[in-house]
Amino acid sequence: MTYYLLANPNSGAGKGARTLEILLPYLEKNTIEYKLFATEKMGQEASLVKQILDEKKRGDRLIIIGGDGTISLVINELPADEAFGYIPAGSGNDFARSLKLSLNPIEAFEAACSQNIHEIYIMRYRSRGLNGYALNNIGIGLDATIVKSANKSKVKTLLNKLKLGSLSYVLTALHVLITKKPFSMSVSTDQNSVSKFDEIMRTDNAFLMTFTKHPYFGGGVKISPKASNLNQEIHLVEYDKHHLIRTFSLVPRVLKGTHLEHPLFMHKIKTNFAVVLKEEEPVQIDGEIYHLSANDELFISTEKRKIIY
Ligand SMILES: Nc1ncnc2c1ncn2[C@@H]1O[C@H](COP(=O)(O)OP(=O)(O)OP(=O)(O)O)[C@@H](O)[C@H]1O
Repeated sequence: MTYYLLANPNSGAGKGARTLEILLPYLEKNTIEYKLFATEKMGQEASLVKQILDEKKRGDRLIIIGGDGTISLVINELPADEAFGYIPAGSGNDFARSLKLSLNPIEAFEAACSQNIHEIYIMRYRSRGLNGYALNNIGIGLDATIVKSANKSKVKTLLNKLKLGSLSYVLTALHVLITKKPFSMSVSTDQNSVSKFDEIMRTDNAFLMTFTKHPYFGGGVKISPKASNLNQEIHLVEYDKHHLIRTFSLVPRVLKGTHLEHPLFMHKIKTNFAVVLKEEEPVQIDGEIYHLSANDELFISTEKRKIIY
């Protein structure tokens, strides 16, 4: 058996490269056959997946090495029945946390070599402008704007160099919390899967709106503590824009994972959703930034995938 390693050396500010520095000598020492396909720049995942699928024989195994963004981009290119292993090497590692995968490269590799194939559910999303799969969350509004602003912040580059990446994130989050404007949206669901969608939420004051397939977002925050990728349910957590002091007073509850008991948080659990916005908003899909245009209805449902651990 050959292990096809698809790795992002840049993930987790170099954790991907450090993972390879640990894993490759281990594979050599144990004469384990492998082929390494490492991305050299952003956006190479799709072409590397294609090369691997062209070359890989039955019985060979694909192992993805990287953060949440890497595994998400790779999943988008894989056929549904292609089982894969995963060695987490990101900064947030929310997907790995959701399945309690080991963050130790050798332990994660050994788990990925096992015969334990697990079925998980991921989100399928489609609209006129967006189409793909998400393993973690689809966020519209606050979280998407924070990710977008953090990515383009000049301060981030400087603070990252000083190994203060988290501080840059907190500063950006604070700035967005203060300045972000609310947006108008409506959400519906097809209760009986008969293509008849009923409206379940509408507001002109939406601030945070996150669809999630497991508890975590933003590197370990439990946005919906009871969500699980082992069932079909998608959790929607919504919070309207309120006075800043009120919003700040709820932050400790969010960090403790008890916020959903508070009446200002809307929480819906369904197997499908459709969402429409009045105006364009940034959308974060597993930490990558896209945009959802006004009136472009976004449908979200689930599909099964196979992961080995
Ligand atoms: N060699 C590379 N150099 C720079 N960027 C890369 C490279 N390879 C992939 N990318 C980009 O990195 C992003 C994915 O990074 P990833 O999310 O895995 O790491 P992370 O952000 O550190 O982890 P996490 O999301 O768990 O916090 C994608 O946008 C991808 O296209």
